[in-house]
Amino acid sequence: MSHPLPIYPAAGIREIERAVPIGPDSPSLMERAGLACAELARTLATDPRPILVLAGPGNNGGDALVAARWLKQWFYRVEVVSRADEARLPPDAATALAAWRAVGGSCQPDLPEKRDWGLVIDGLFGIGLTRPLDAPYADWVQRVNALAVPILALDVPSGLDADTGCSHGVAIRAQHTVTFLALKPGLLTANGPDHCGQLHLRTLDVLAPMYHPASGWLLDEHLVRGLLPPRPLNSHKGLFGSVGILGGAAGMTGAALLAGRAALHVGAGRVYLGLLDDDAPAVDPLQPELMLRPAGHLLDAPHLNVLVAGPGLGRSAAAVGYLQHVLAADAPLVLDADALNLIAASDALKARIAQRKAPTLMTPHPAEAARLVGASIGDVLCQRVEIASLIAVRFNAFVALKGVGTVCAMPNATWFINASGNPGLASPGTGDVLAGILGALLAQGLSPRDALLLGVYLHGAAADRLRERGIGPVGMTASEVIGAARDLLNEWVYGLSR
Ligand SMILES: NC(=O)C1=CN([C@@H]2O[C@H](COP(=O)(O)OP(=O)(O)OC[C@H]3O[C@@H](n4cnc5c(N)ncnc54)[C@H](O)[C@@H]3O)[C@@H](O)[C@H]2O)[C@@H](O)CC1
Ligand SMILES: [K+]
Repeated sequence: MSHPLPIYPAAGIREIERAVPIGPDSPSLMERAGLACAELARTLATDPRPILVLAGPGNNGGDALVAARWLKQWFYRVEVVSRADEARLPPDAATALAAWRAVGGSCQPDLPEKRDWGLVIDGLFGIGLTRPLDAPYADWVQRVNALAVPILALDVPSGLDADTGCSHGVAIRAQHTVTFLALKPGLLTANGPDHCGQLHLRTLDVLAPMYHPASGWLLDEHLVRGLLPPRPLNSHKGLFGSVGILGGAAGMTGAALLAGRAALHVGAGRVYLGLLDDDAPAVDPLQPELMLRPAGHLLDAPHLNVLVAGPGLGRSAAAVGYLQHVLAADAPLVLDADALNLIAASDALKARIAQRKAPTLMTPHPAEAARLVGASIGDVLCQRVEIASLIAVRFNAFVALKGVGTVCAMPNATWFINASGNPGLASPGTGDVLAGILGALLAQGLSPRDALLLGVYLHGAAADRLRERGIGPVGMTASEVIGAARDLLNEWVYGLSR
């Protein structure tokens, strides 16, 4: 398998399918896909109960019929349900049906009322689904979802859009999904992870990028291990940069403190907080290493080489004024929360970002992203890759669109989908922590692209580490994420584990 793992929308997968040469003696892609499915199915069907195979009217159904044939030949009891019009089956699927019949297999046109199956194989629809499921398919999906039986989905859980991760009405909720040739965005973001269960990639001996260039990749540990900030033995704090964080208006000082503490724990040399609240404390007693000062004095701090604006910034006129100064500074800048909201509300600020000479990172959640591009939240939720890329190109920025499967989009229109993280991150302050982590990684000299990728992955991986330890997902706190991020980064950089 080639790394990083490429991700293709359905159109790209079809290009690859068309381009792969199949020699006279090598099995078709459908034969390879069906066998891969059958091999996985036999690890999941652990008791003698029959296996139910749902086969649809296209090539996804063909894959299912090939899998059914192998399982039958391995002496499993297999029941196939298919409504496909034989005269309209695509050629490979018609061949698969003939081969299924040749081994004595049969198809029933309806889902039997009540049976005790050990496994359900969902081969109704894959990348060819273009509309909500018709009857009876919608009914079958609802009925198998309601069974207490594991479901193995082929390529894409039926009903889920392979490109967006949104469902066309009802969709299969699988325990396992085996996907072919390459990853698809819809499996990794939006509702995809909830519908896919455990994802298994089978490339079918095809090196996809040889046949079609990718513009998206999976952001996983393998990728970030190559991006770690250097830590020479001969070091001093000046090597690791100084981060200035603008935020902390009245009632929201905690947001800036969280960002500052995160920056400190992920290795920034110095961290200054410029707080808008006139009554803000002069020191953080739990983190006295942070240097607190009024917002108007932030940019006077010595050695500042990275800025973060947004945590607890608020939307006051004063906030706009400070934000204008920060945007004009010639330093890498992370924009989050109300910094993004203020920018969304002002054409002048929008234009300034696109014109900045130093790099800009933006970390919107879906509602902030919707405001930035004037879209509805619904559009953002169902077009995550497109919207993240639009923001990146429009603002010449490095963008993390947060949510399940955070999309990291670059100004050159390449993108990544993050594989780490869990619902524990849906809690207050975790966005401030991400902003602080990004500031610290930039301060340590990472390029904006590498800081974004490592920061987003590390933030999610820290939450995953906490969940493994039983801390969350329920009740996980942003402060706990900071500590776990520090532990993980030390493991990765120094090989230390606890
Ligand atoms: N073409 C190839 O070379 C390969 C295809 N593969 C499999 O083929 C799948 C793609 O096959 P297809 O392009 O045939 O697409 P699908 O099998 O996903 O579905 C397309 C069929 O479903 C119909 N359809 C779409 N939405 C419907 C709805 N809501 N209700 C009822 N019918 C609907 C279409 O009219 C068409 O007949 C992949 O996901 C993968 O599983 C694999 O075998 C690998 C190789
Ligand atoms: K499917």
